Amino acid sequence: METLGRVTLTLTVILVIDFLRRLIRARLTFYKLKKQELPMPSWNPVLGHLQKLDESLKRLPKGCQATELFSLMSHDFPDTSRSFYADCWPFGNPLLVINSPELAIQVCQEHDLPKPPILIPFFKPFAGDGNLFVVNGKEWRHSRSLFNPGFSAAAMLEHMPHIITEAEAYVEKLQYHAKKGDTFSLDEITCDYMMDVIGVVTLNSHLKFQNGYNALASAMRSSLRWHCLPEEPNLFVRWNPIRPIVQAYNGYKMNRYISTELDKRYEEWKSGKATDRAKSVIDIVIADYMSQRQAAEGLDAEFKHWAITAIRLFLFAGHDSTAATIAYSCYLLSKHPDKLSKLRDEHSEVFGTDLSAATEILKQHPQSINELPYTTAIIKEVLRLFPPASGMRGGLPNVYLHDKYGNKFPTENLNVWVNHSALHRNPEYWPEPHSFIPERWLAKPGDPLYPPKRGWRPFEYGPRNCIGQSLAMLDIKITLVMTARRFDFKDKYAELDSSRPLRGISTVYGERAYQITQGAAHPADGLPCQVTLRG
Ligand code: HEM
Repeated sequence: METLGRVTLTLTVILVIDFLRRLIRARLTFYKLKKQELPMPSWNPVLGHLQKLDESLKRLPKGCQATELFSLMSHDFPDTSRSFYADCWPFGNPLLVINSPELAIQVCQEHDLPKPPILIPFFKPFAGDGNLFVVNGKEWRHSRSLFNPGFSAAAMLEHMPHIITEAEAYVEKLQYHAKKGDTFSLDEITCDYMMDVIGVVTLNSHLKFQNGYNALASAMRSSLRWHCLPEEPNLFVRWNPIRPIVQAYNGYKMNRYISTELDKRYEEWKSGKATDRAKSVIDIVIADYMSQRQAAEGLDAEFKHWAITAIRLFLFAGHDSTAATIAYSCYLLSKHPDKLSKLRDEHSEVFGTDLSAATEILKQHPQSINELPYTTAIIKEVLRLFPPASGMRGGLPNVYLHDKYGNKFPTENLNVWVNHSALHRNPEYWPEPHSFIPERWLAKPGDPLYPPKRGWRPFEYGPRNCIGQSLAMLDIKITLVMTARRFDFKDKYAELDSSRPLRGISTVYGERAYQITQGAAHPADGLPCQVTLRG
């Protein structure tokens, strides 16, 4: 008993010392930054910026994404284009928050700062260790160069028929809800749909998750539900002992499923079957890999581990953000009937008024998807207002960022966060920043609406930009072409809120469909929705 007491005491002392050591390190970093009069909210040597964060939190709905918290705080820094330092330890690492295009260009393009370790625990449950998103240097370059050809715009166009097949199943699902007249989560059914698309495009595997159970897709979705951010303030969620067990089991299920699929793709490659259809990303990589090996040798364990990690990442990143953007597109169009009407007119001009003809035209002439300037403008505006992701980098010694006001920002020992949400709504760069104005994407230089250079960064720029952006844009365009003229969407937040009254603040920028973090940023409460078939 005495020994147990001593062990407990020793452990407690070690934990307390470690806590204090890390607290002092974090606060010292900010003490030095403050001495240089760098922009930051009022800072306390013990609490850092926790008090300020708490005050700002009270002005936001419960559960909304952390991005909004920092967007709110950014209003206090007009002289630095709203960029500032934030000391959130122990709920987050020291941050430099970037809200201007000039500084974002320096971070992601000019200095190409590395991905920081803080991303590793966030991505691990979805993609496992050492995935493309979090690695740097030679390891990243090697993987990215192997995957780039499979994600090229030309390769994506070849997948048009497969994407259309999945989109047809999505239309059927919407028709089912239209007939039933029920309220359903638009975000959820769109996630299932995008999971099917990414399964075909990257793994050549028909998951059919829209129609029922699939072990791989279910394990990925379960990982998302059980996920929490590394800085999750709710310690009961963060330290729930069941969580790592469920995540490990999900990881095991995903690995097993993908491993079997890889063996099938290898056998197809060997028999030459994979060559007469659009090649999935992994088909292209296997062909390249096998060109340097004897066929009989097969796929070795190291290759399989690397490929499984990558496919898991693609399944996560490829379904999640795109689904949220489709859901937000339907939502914003339903709120702006004039823009919806222009979009429908464009679709009728390009594809004719017979709705079923559009799919045939798309299959026969995939390039016709690139003849939709207004649709593209809509999507860009949706991504401006509701960017599902952002850019996170690690600062380096001797790397300083310079803004147009003459400020010089050190980056050493800091996570540098390009906050897309705040950047896209920064009034210094965007007139009417909170309004849905797709026309700004058709404006000519000199027009006040003309967008700022590199001010729109939902996919980021520079070497670490989004590898799947062509696919994402293609998915969203195809979905809009196949749904916008068939259905009317109507959000049912009012119905939800009357059945389960909300306490406190319920909107961000006046939007009830504010963004919450669920992997990427998704509409609150899954976007409850009703859909009706148009005459
Ligand atoms: C609307 C949809 C999407 C958005 C807004 C989006 C956004 C982003 C952003 C902002 C980054 C860079 C993050 C950073 O700099 O820290 C990124 C990277 C990445 N995205 Fe996407 N993404 C989308 C769809 C996709 C799709 C369809 C895929 C397909 C697999 C994908 C796969 C990836 C991967 C693998 C990376 C890491 C690239 C690297 O580090 O080399 N994303 N995405």
